[in-house]
Amino acid sequence: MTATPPPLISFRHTAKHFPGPDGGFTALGGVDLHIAEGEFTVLVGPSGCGKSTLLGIAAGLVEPTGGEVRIDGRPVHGPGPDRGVVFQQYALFPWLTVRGNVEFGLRTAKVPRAERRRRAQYFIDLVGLSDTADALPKTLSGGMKQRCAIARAYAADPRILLMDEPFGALDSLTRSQLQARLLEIWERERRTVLFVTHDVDEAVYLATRVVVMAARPGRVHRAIDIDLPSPRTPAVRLTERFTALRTEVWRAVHEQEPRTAPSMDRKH
Ligand SMILES: Nc1ncnc2c1ncn2[C@@H]1O[C@H](COP(=O)(O)OP(=O)(O)OP(=O)(O)O)[C@@H](O)[C@H]1O
Repeated sequence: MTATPPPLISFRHTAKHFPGPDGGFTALGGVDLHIAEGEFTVLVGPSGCGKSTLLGIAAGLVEPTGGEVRIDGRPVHGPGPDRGVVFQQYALFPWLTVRGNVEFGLRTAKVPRAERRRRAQYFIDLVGLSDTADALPKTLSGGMKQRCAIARAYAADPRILLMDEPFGALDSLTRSQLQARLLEIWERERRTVLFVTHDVDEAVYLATRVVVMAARPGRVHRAIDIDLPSPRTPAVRLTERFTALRTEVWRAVHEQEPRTAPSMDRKH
C-alpha cells in the first residue's frame, strides 16, 4: 500500500479579520484546504469571498489573524523563492527588456550568467516571446506583458505559482490563447499552481480541481475534481463532460448567493 504524500500547501483554519470601525470585516472565516504537489487548483466564488486574500496569505504578503498556511510542512511568515506570484496588473520593470525581466529573479538568486541566459531563453521561447526578447515592456501588448510575467515567474524556478486573475484584463481571444499556453507549460513543468479567477469556463479548462468559495465570511463551499483528459486541448471545451463540469461549478457558485444579494460587485 502506498502512503498518500503530504500536501504541499495546507491552509488550516486560516482566517483573516481586517480591523476597522464597526468591528471591522472578517474576510476569511477559517479555511481548510490541502493542495498536493503538481495540482492546478483554481479558486472561484463571488466578489469579496476572499480569493485574493487567501492567495496573498499563501504568498506571505498577508498575515492571517487565525490559523495558518504551511508550505511543505513549514508555516509561512513572508514571501519566499519557493513561491512565484503573477497578478492581473503585473508590474514589469519598465527599464528592463523582456529578457532582463525574465532573468531578474535568477540574477537576484546569483545564478551564473550562462545558466541564467539558458533558463530565461527556455521560458521566453515557451511563452512565445522569442522575437521580442530584447523589447522593452512599453512596446508590448497586454497579452505579451502577461506572457513575460509568466515566463519571469517560472524562470525563477519556484515550486508554487500563485496567480491572481492573470488574464483578467485581456480580450477574450488573447485570454484563451494564454490559457492554452499556460496549460502547455503546466503539463511540461508540473509546478503546483493556485489560480484565482471570476471566470467559470477558465476555471474548468485549467484546473485539476476547482475550489468554490462562499462569502461573508470567506470559506470553502465545495471542491470539485476536474476529470478532463490530459493533455487538454482547447477542443475539450466542446465536449459534454466539459459542459457538465462547467454547469456543476456554475451552480456551486450561484447556489450560495443570498436571494436578496444587492450586487455581485459589492465588497461589504
Ligand atoms: N486591506 C483591507 N482592509 C479591509 N478590508 C479588506 C482589505 N483587503 C480586502 N478586504 C475585504 O476583504 C474581502 C475579501 O477581499 P478579496 O479581495 O480577498 O476578495 P476576492 O474574492 O478576491 O474579491 P474579487 O473577486 O472582487 O477580487 C472584501 O470584502 C474586501 O473588501
